Amino acid sequence: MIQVTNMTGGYETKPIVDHVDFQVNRGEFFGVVGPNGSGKTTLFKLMSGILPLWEGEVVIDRKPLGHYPRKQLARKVATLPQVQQSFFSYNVYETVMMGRYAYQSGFFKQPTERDKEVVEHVLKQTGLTEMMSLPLNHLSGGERQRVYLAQALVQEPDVLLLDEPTNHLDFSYQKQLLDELKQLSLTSHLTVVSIFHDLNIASLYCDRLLLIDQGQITQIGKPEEVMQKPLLERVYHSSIDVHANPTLSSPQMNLLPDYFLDKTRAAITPALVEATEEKIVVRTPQLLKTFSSAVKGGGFGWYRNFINYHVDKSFNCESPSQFMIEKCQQWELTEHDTLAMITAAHLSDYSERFFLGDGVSILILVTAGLGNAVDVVHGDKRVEADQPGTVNTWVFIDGHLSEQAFIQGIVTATEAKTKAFSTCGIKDSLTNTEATGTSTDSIMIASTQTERQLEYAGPITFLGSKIGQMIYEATKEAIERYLERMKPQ
Ligand SMILES: Nc1ncnc2c1ncn2[C@@H]1O[C@H](COP(=O)(O)OP(=O)(O)OP(=O)(O)O)[C@@H](O)[C@H]1O
Repeated sequence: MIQVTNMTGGYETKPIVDHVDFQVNRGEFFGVVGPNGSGKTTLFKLMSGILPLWEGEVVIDRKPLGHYPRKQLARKVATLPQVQQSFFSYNVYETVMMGRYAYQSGFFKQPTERDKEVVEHVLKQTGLTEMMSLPLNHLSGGERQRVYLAQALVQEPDVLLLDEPTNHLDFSYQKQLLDELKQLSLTSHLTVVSIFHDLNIASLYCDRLLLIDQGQITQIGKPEEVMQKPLLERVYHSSIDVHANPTLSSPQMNLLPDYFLDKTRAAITPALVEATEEKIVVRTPQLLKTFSSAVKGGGFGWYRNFINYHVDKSFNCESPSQFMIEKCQQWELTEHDTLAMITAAHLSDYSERFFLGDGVSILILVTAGLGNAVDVVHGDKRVEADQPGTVNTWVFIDGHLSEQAFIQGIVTATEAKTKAFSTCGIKDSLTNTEATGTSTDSIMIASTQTERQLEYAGPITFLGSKIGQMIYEATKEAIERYLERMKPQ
C-alpha cells in the first residue's frame, strides 16, 4: 500500500531522515515511535509531500506521491498534524466540513447532501454532534483535537497520518479515539500510520512499530520485537522495564524513576512479626513485590501488610477474599496493600527461621495444620477437604529477585515442604500413602527488590539452597508442634 524507499530529506542542508526504507500494508495500524527530535514529524512531512524528498521515493497504491494531483491526494491521504493552524473564527461544523474540500467542485463549492451526510456521521463518531455549533475557541484542547481528527476522517481517506493523535486527550477519550481508529482499520481497511510518544499505547494498538533514532530506523516489527528493554534503554537513554501485560499479549514498559532505584532498604528481620492466637501480622515499612497463592492478594502484587488469620475448624465462607477484605476494614488496615491467608492451625505453633549474610536477609514463617494431609498422586480420590488443615508458608527476602527466581523459589519451597512431610511420616488418611502437603496449602514469596540481584532460586543456587534448608527445618518444626498438640493426653 505505502512503499517508502531510500527516503531522505530535511531542512536547509541537513538531512534529518536518512535513507529510510519500509512499507505499510493496507488496513495496517502502524506506529512510529522514537525519542524527541529523532525525526518522526519530518518523516511524516516527507511521507505526505509537505517536505520535498531529497532522495528516494514514496509510492502509495503503486503511484509515486508526486504524481497525485492535490485533490486526489487529499482523498487518498489525510493528515492530523501535531500543531494545528487555528480556525478559531469557525465553528465545529464548519471546521469539519473543510475536510470535504477535495470532494467539492464549482466556484462556490457548496456542500452536497453527501458531504453533509459524511460530516454528520463523523461528528457522531467523534462525539462532537452536541457541540457542532460552538466556535473552536470555546473548546478544550482535547475537544479541539477531536475536531481536527473529524476533519481528517471526513476526507474518507485510504491512509490516515496522525502525529500524536491522543495529545491533550484524557485516557477515556484516548481509548475511545484509538478504539474507533482500530475499528476503521479492521473493518474499512483504513491504513493508519501514527506517531506515538506513549510506547504502551503504541504497543496496545499497533500491528507493527517503527522505532526511529537520529533519522534512521533502529527497529521495525511487531510490538514484541520493538519493545525490548536493551533496545529502548539504548535509544531513550533511560532505565526501563519491559513486562508482559497481565491481560493482553502486547508487552508493556515501565519507567524506572531514579528516586525509586535509590530507595532505602526495607530491613527484613524477625522483629517485624507480631503473633497472637488470632493472627500473625508482618508489617514492612515499604511495599514488597509478592508472588503468592494467598486468598487475598494472590498472583503478583505489591503489599506491605501480611496477615495469616486463624479461623475455627467449622469455618465455611463463600468468598474468603471478601471475608478478609472486611477483616482488614475492621482492623483499620488498608485493603489494597494487605495480603491475607487463612488457616485453622494454632498460630502459637508457628515456626520461624532467619538468615542474614552475603548482602541478603531471609525470614521464613510456617504454620502447619495437617487435618487434611493428602498425597498429591491420589488427589482425585477426594471430593472436598475433610476438615481444615493447611500449611501456610511465608518467605520474606531482602534482595532483588527476577520473576523466574520467584517461581523457582516457590518450587524449591514446595519441594522442601514435601520433604518435611516425608521426614515426619505424614500420611494421607484416605490412601495410607505418604502425604505431600495438604489440600489447601498456601505459599508466598515477598521481596524488597533492592540490592543483591538474585536471578535464580533452584535448589543448588545461593537463594534456593537457603530457602530449601530453612523451609524444611521450619515446616518440620511446625509439623512436630502440631503432632505434639494432637497427641492424646
Ligand atoms: N522547520 C525546521 N527547520 C529546521 N530544523 C528542523 C525543523 N523542524 C524540525 N527540525 C529539526 O529536525 C530534527 C527532527 O525534528 P522532528 O520534529 O522531525 O522530530 P520528532 O521526532 O518529531 O520530535 P518530537 O518527538 O519532539 O516531536 C530536530 O533536530 C529538529 O530540531
